[in-house]
Amino acid sequence: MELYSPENPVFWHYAVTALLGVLKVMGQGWLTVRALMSEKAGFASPEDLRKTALNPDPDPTQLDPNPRVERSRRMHHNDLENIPGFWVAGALFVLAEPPLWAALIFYWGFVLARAGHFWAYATAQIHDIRATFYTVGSILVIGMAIWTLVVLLV
Ligand SMILES: N[C@@H](CCC(=O)N[C@@H](CS)C(=O)NCC(=O)O)C(=O)O
Repeated sequence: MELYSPENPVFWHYAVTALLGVLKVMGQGWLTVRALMSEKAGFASPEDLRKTALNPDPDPTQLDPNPRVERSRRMHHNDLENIPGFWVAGALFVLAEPPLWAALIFYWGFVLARAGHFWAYATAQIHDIRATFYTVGSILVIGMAIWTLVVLLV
């Protein structure tokens, strides 16, 4: 069986969870756009104050930071610090030919951890809750990287 084929259940689960990560990263950008459009504030660049169909009534205060927009940007930034590592480590983990149960824990555990991180950040839960979800996701990515390195090097 080809390792990188949908017939390999490990790769199948990687593909599905990696694509969920793509949707999360892309979707978070759109959540920022939605916040910008509904708040009409938090714009990033001076040219965003030019009068256009999307901003018919520009106002200099629109360049002031807006808490909702900034939160969405921080969430997007955090995704970009974590999800690309999952894409790379998760894809190479297939080479380690892990048992399916392990792949399920690493792949779906990461998805659940990032979903929890999204919920905790979006609803302004206390720091330690958000940090717990972050830590679980991060450890799973680090775990896949170490597991794969050991298989490749030892
Ligand atoms: N760049 C992150 C690195 C550490 C991290 O990702 N921490 C998690 C748990 S506290 C987090 O949600 N950080 C908030 C953020 O990145 O906006 C930071 O400065 O906080």
